[in-house]
Order: sequence, then structure tokens, then C-alpha cells
Amino acid sequence: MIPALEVRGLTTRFATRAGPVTAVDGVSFSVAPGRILGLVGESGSGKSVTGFSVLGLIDAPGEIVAGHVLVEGEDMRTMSPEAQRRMRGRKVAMVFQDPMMTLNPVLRVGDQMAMAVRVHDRVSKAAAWDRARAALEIVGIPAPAERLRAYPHQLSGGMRQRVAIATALLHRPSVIIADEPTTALDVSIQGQILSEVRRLADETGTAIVWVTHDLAVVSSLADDICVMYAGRIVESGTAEEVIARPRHPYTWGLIQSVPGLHSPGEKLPQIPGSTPQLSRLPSGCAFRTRCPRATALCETVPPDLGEGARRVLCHHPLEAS
Ligand SMILES: Nc1ncnc2c1ncn2[C@@H]1O[C@H](COP(=O)(O)OP(=O)(O)OP(=O)(O)O)[C@@H](O)[C@H]1O
Repeated sequence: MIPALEVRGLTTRFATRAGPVTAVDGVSFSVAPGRILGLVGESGSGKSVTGFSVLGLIDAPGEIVAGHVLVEGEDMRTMSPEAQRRMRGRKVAMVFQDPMMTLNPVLRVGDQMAMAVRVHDRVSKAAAWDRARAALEIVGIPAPAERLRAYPHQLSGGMRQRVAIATALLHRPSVIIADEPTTALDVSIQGQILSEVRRLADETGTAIVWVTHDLAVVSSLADDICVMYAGRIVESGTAEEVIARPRHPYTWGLIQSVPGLHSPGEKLPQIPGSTPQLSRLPSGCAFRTRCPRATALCETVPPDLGEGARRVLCHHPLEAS
């Protein structure tokens, strides 16, 4: 089966005062239709830049310098800007942490969703409103016809985010990139939205890349996980494998610091140190200065991630049990 999204060797650099920094460094992953990939890592690990790079939305001082982004087998990176623009919204859509990045405060929800339909499809206004109502139903919005007549400020934060997700769904995209979309919401609303998202991936076959710093969220939502550190994927596998049997010491540390994924009653250990600045990454393995397993080898030789679904960027991974 052709993956809904296949990313190969994606590399994005920013020119900064401290020199060029590689915020996304040779990132590769693929997502099959209907699957949810959790892209997880601490702040500054490159998750958001990866999401924007997939969509081709990197502006100066940033530049995508290498890689391929195949959506249903078609490479967005070799398309004309106009063809890329057509892909965005229609085949690949993005949902942001702040739904007001998507929603226009002065337009009724129905009007703006209908406009979003008509950007790509020549249908009547009435038909566009019907599509908008159907999309609101998919994300579990009660009384969708009423919500369509509301302005964004008349909705709760959770409702606004559902509307943003519904807007992303209007063209039945192959892929949705969701960047921390539930982070600002309270836990029970977050849980409801996550279960709706799971249902929509199952029912519509849309592949979802869920960008988050929250391992607890991806452990309950995602089918697969990619863990990022300093612009690179350091571990990937099914969510079950990665959470139950992490192999990279960084992933292990992340899991240990999440209440609920960790044995109750024990003190939660923290990963020592902080994320290194990209302009001053250590030689060899970028994680070695924080790593309890680091040896002399890690100082000089960059580890290799390997290939396949289960990958670990480490010279001394934890045992696969
Ligand atoms: N406009 C920019 N100019 C220069 N460097 C940038 C720019 N945007 C991002 N970066 C670099 O890319 C790194 C990764 O940023 P990114 O936003 O992808 O991290 P993240 O993992 O999504 O973190 P967060 O959860 O805080 O958003 C940053 O730490 C920074 O070094």
C-alpha cells in the first residue's frame, strides 16, 4: 500500500546570528492511511519545523535544503509552487495549537468553512454549507447547523479547536498535520477530542501526524511514534513498542518522567541537563552530554538510525526484550 505520507531525508536550516542551524536534520518517516503518528520531543527538538517543512511552509531565514515529501506517492518538493498550494488544504491540511490561526474572528463559522470549501471546489454556497455541517458532525459537534451560524468567539476553546479540525477535514485530505492542537485545552476536553480524532482516522482513512511534547497523549492516541531530539529522529516504532520497551536512553528518560506511564509511588526522575542549542551541538551523538550510557565512542562517532519501522539512533541502546 502507498503511504499517505512519506518523508525522506527532510532537512531544514535557519540562518541565525550564531551561524546556520539545522532544525530538521535528515528526518524520515511514513504514515499509512488511517494511522496516527505521534511526533514527540521536548521544546526546541524540531517538531513544529518538521510539520511546516512537510507542508513546504518555511520562510526566510529558514530553507528546506534537502529531502522528499511524498503525499500518496507524489513528491511535493518537486512540484511548482502553484501545485504545492493546491496540495495544501486539499491533500494535506494543518491544525495549529491556536485555532484562531485558522479561524477568522469576524466571519460566521459556516461562512468561513464554506469559503474554504470553495477555494478548491466549485460548488454552490448551499452545497458548501452542507459539507461544512457534515465535517462538524464528524468531529462530534452537537447541533452543527446552529454552530455554523455562530461566530468563533461564541464558542468554547474546545469547540473552536473542533471547528479548526473540521475545517482541515473539508476536502477529505490524505494527511493532517496537527501541531499541539489540544495542549491549551483542559484534560477532559482534550480526552474527548483525542477520541474523536482516533475515530475520524479510522473512519475516513486520513493519516494524522500529531505533534506534541506530551508522551501521555501519544501513548493513548498514536499507532506509531517518532521521538525527536535536536532536529533528528532518535527512535521510532509502534506506540506500544516504544512506550513499553524504549531503546533510546532519551526515550527511556522521557517515559520515566511522565506520571502514569511510570510505576506509581516512585519519585519521577528527570533527564539531567537541558536541550542543547542547535548552534552548539556536541560532537558525535547529540544526546551524549545528558546520557547515562555514553562512552568515548559517542564523543566521536555519530550513531546511525538504521532503517525500517523500529529505529534507534544510539551506539548503546537498551536491550530489546
Ligand atoms: N524562525 C527561526 N529562526 C531561527 N531558528 C529557528 C526558527 N524557527 C525555529 N528555529 C530553530 O528550530 C528549533 C526547533 O524549533 P521547533 O519550533 O520545531 O521546536 P519544537 O520541538 O516544535 O518546540 P516547541 O514545542 O517549543 O514548539 C528551535 O529551537 C530553533 O533553534
